[in-house]
Amino acid sequence: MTADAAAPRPVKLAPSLLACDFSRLGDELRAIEGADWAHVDVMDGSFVPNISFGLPILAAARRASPLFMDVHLMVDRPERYLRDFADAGADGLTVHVEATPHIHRTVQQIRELGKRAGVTLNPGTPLEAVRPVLADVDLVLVMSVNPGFGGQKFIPASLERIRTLRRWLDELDSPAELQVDGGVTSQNARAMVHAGATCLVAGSAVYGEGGAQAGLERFREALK
Ligand SMILES: O=C(CO)[C@@H](O)[C@H](O)COP(=O)(O)O
Repeated sequence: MTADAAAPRPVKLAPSLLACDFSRLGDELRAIEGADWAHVDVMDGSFVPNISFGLPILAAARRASPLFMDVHLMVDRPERYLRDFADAGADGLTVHVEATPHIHRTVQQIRELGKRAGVTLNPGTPLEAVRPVLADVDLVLVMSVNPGFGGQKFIPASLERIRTLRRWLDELDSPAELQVDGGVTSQNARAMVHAGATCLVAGSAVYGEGGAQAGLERFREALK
């Protein structure tokens, strides 16, 4: 059976804090308490050409909200910081396969810290790069824009990448989340779910027009 024809899986929504108003972080977190996870984008200005925020903001978000903190490390050599992010309140840590020569060890280290381990890759990186660790992760993230900035357009070829990863995860009988991040909107969300995604990250489409509660409601309607 193809992923498109398979029984629907429960879908998690993970609003990306990158698009929120940082001067009102607590309120912006409360506004998404009906979501499943909060997505926390950490950018180092080296692995990606932008700097977002780091440990103190994650720690503040942790104090302000009981939501699962899904931390995406767009950081060179992320293994240097895993313990710090775990201590600051991460529940899940996702690392880029391009950012470390030791992806398998890095995934193991995340699990040894008692956190959910995720792996991701840029849109230009062949999917085969993550295949050796698929059986060892709790989450695979398909970047559907080049990481570094919010508000970009979804790259259409990402749909085929979701389908392929869905097939590979199913072949392993893996319960790992298949997450998509970048240009996700209430208009294109269904296509991703039909391709096999189980977790959608959205920044501007949640925190944009009408505020986060209205944004979440648009996704709920679209995924009914
Ligand atoms: O990791 C990233 C960007 O690098 C994303 O999480 C963006 O924050 C998603 O933003 P939108 O495309 O939904 O505005």
